[in-house]
Amino acid sequence: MLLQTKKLCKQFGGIYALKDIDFEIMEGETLGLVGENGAGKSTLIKILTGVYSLDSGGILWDGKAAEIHNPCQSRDLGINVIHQDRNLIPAFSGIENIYLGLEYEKKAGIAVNWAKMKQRVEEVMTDLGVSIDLELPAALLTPPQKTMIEIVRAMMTQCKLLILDEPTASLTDRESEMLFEIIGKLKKKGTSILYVTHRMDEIFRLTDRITVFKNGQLVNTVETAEVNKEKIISMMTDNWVSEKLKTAGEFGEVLLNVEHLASKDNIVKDASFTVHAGEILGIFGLGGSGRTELLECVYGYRPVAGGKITLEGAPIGKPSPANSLRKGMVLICEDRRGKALVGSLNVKQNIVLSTIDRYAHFGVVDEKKEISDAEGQIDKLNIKTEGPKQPVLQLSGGNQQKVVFAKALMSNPKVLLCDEPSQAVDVKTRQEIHKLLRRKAEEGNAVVFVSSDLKEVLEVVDHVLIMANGKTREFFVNDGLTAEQVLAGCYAD
Ligand SMILES: Nc1ncnc2c1ncn2[C@@H]1O[C@H](COP(=O)(O)OP(=O)(O)OP(=O)(O)O)[C@@H](O)[C@H]1O
Repeated sequence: MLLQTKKLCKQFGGIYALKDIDFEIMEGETLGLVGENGAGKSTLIKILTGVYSLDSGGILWDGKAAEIHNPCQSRDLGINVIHQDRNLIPAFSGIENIYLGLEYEKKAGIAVNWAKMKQRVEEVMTDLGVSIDLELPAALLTPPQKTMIEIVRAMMTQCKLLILDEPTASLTDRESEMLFEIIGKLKKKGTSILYVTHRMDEIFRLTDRITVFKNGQLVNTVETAEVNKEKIISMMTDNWVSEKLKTAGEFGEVLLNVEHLASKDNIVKDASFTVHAGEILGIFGLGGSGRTELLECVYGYRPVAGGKITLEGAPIGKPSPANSLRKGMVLICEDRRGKALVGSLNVKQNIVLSTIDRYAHFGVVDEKKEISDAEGQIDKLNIKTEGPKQPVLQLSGGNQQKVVFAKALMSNPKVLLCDEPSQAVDVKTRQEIHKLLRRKAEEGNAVVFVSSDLKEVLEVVDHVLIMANGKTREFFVNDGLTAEQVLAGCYAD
């Protein structure tokens, strides 16, 4: 046994985030950890990596009692983690990021020996079969390259347990495959892996055993080969029934029309599409295709160089977020921490952020109304929180994502631009989000849906528009459409 916890407990504000957890991970095994949003998975990871201290209980490492009071102690044991929200310093190069927290190699005891450091990193990269330009700042790396940098960083020291927390959240299928190959290599080397995700397919593909958390408690640990997806979901969730969404047949007037849009940075080169009332349009492309950037241009985050956007028949001159919001278009964006939430504010303040002028009368904010509206959204979206005044960053990742959604819904948008709206949310919430988007469409609104998960796109949308290399391409009606057809469209020249 590599790691064992005994009756581990952690409370926040008197509420158990983890209660009496007896958790185990064997040497060389890949263990999946699953549970609904807020079940306690990240809290366990934070305790194992020395970010949080435990309230009671103990940890055994290699059979001996271990003290983990800070991240260094955890790393010294051989525990490394790759987080959902990748932890790289954007302005630092690959090599600087990899050496974060490690001692720099020195020349003659004083000058930094960059050549030797690079050589060490390259040895690890060769071993893992990855290749990345180490001189580039992290800000310019793609999501999978950032993940690779983190894995290389983990492997620079002796890593006995690698924890991967939602590692494929913003990776395309192809990029995920690259990651799975690396996981396979690590497994062969005997590294234990704790794999945390809401994506059931990955859990079943990669793991030897699965541990299920529910409401801060460990429900069970089972052999992956002996269970199926339904069984696992029923252990995690009360009364969950998988429902197939119906796509719409008929659409109303054009709500959003985009013609030959190009971004100033030339990532979006030539994009055109139309969305009608009642329609969910999926835009699918491989990593780097420009799908996120396209939504950002339409919404007004990213400067445009040319093209035309028409919303409900009226041209939008220069797109800006304020203008889009005023005219009934919202963006639910991929970058939860960076763009969608204000970390220093509480749940309520975030929910009402873009509709704040509704609550101000002659300079006085009607806080009661703010709270009751925020509570309405908390209820509707089943956001797990102590209440509207809880700091938003104290919520679990999936519940933060629901706050992003709540904020968008507050403005009663006619057009919803959604970029990875269900990332990091659990199976049940994911279905709720899909149903909600369909309901919004049925009420006469238009939805643009971007996800790196092609299966999800095919489950949700009426039409699929392919995007590659900054340009929109083939358009498909989602009627018997297969993943192969869509992918063929992505790779075609
Ligand atoms: N610093 C904190 N202060 C207060 N409450 C917290 C804090 N960190 C976590 N919690 C609470 O502990 C509970 C468990 O959260 P945790 O982040 O561990 O869930 P999770 O299983 O990782 O969820 P997700 O799948 O959404 O990431 C949640 O109710 C969360 O709000």
